Amino acid sequence: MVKLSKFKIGLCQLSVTTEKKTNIDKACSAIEFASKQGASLVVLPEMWNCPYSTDYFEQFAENFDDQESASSYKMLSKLASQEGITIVGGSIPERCEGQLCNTCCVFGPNGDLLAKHRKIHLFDVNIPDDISFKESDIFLAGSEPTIVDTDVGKIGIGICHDIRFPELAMVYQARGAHLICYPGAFNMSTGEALWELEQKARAVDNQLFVATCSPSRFSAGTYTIWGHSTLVDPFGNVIATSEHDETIVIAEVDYSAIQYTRDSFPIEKQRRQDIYKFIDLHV
Ligand SMILES: NC(=O)CCC(=O)C(=O)O
Repeated sequence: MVKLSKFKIGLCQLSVTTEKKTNIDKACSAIEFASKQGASLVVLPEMWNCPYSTDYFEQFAENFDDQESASSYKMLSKLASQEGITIVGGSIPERCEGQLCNTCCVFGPNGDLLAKHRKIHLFDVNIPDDISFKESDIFLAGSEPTIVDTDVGKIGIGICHDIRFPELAMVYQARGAHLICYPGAFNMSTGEALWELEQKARAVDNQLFVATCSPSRFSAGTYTIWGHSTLVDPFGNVIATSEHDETIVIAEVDYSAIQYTRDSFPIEKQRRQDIYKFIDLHV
């Protein structure tokens, strides 16, 4: 049940190091800072406890059932309850039954785990003489959409490359999402052309808010990160954004913009399911 329909969100664009403890301490301070600025919802980046690099995922992974060793997970739970806020905990490498997943944990204000999203669309790319990255060499893909009921609304979760798939966002819209959070680490080859465009597209097509949170450019590893953590409203306006340096974006989310946009442009009512539902996209 939504307790707050107007609230502040904090997007913590962190610079990630090769020291896990340093990364956890930085995230902890950033969450406390955002909360002190009045944020009721704080979002962390994709891979905030670990460099976004296939060489590091295994070494930094946590088994969430082993509470003693899951130091990143424990910190998020503790901070959510200490500050009385909702945390969309970016993503960290999760060790699950002998495999690794790229996983986002969402915690509520009493520190309980509300949901766990395993990245569904793994990022495999090979642009000759440019960028090559293969998440599927390391990670097992998730198989479930994740929508979670929080004090700050119904939130759909996607991780980075998940944003490229409009179908996932449509599922969240159909299930009543107010906001989709995409922790993400776009790169220099696709970031400038696509990062903001994808966010605006998901927001406008579904008439809801989209929030993204990235690591900063100067994070460890060979993959160079685009940055630009952003909040977009249901009309496609960029409410707040950042450049590529380490920073914390604080912005206001006002869910009345959802109804206003849907009343003004009732595209849901205009949708011609009678036409598209019989179309086989493969013929
Ligand atoms: N970490 C990712 O999933 C990167 C996705 C990306 O850059 C893209 O172009 O898609």
